[in-house]
Amino acid sequence: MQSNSAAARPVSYKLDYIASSKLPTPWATFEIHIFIDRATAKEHLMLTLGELGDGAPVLARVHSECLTGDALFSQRCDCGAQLESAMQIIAAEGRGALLYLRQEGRGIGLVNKIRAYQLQDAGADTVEANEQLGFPADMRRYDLCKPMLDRFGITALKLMTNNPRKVAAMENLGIEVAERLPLQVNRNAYNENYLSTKAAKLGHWLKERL
Ligand SMILES: Nc1nc2c(ncn2[C@@H]2O[C@H](COP(=O)(O)OP(=O)(O)OP(=O)(O)O)[C@@H](O)[C@H]2O)c(=O)[nH]1
Ligand SMILES: [Zn+2]
Repeated sequence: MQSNSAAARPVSYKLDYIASSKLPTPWATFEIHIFIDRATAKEHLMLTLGELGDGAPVLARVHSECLTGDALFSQRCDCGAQLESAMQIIAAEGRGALLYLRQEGRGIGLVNKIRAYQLQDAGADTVEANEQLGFPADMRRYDLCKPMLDRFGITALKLMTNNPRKVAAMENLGIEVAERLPLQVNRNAYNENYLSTKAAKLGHWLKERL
């Protein structure tokens, strides 16, 4: 007999693990792992270093794709510097994980992010620009992190983030956030307003001065 409680059970996120290899970087040789979300056709990545499944909290970064910042050195945001810094910090610890989630532009995609930048060039802030395009301020989801973390037996994190939503999202997934480590790098003249808006409207824990 079907019980009503089945409907209330959280649906586990379906992500297929595909393959792993070594990834030498300037700071350490990580293992890189590729997953595919067949529902969205997105390819999500994870870098790992060291033994992770022993129950001790894992130093981790949950990073959202930002092509302009991560690959093209954009100074409009802090993403590229955060990515590099997180990889360096994990390398120095000799143990950790970086989840690279393909949710560009806080989930609106690259085309709409550049449209949002165009609106920001005309005076909108990062939240207003999303809203003018008909999107919420932040469309990202983090439930896909659970199967990625589960694969390596990771149950607790030392999470590098300034974003309170990420901490709450991990805890909602049953992942303990044993520690929250700030990741404030590359505040500059170009991203000053962006970072201030994130603190004021999205609740990020950001100090005005580094
Ligand atoms: N829509 C939109 N997305 C942006 C903008 N600037 C950066 N992004 C995206 O925002 C995401 C990064 O989010 P952030 O809020 O900077 O940082 P976070 O990852 O939530 O928080 P931290 O863990 O503290 O870095 C990436 O997907 C970027 O592509 C923007 O002006 N508009
Ligand atoms: Zn960025």
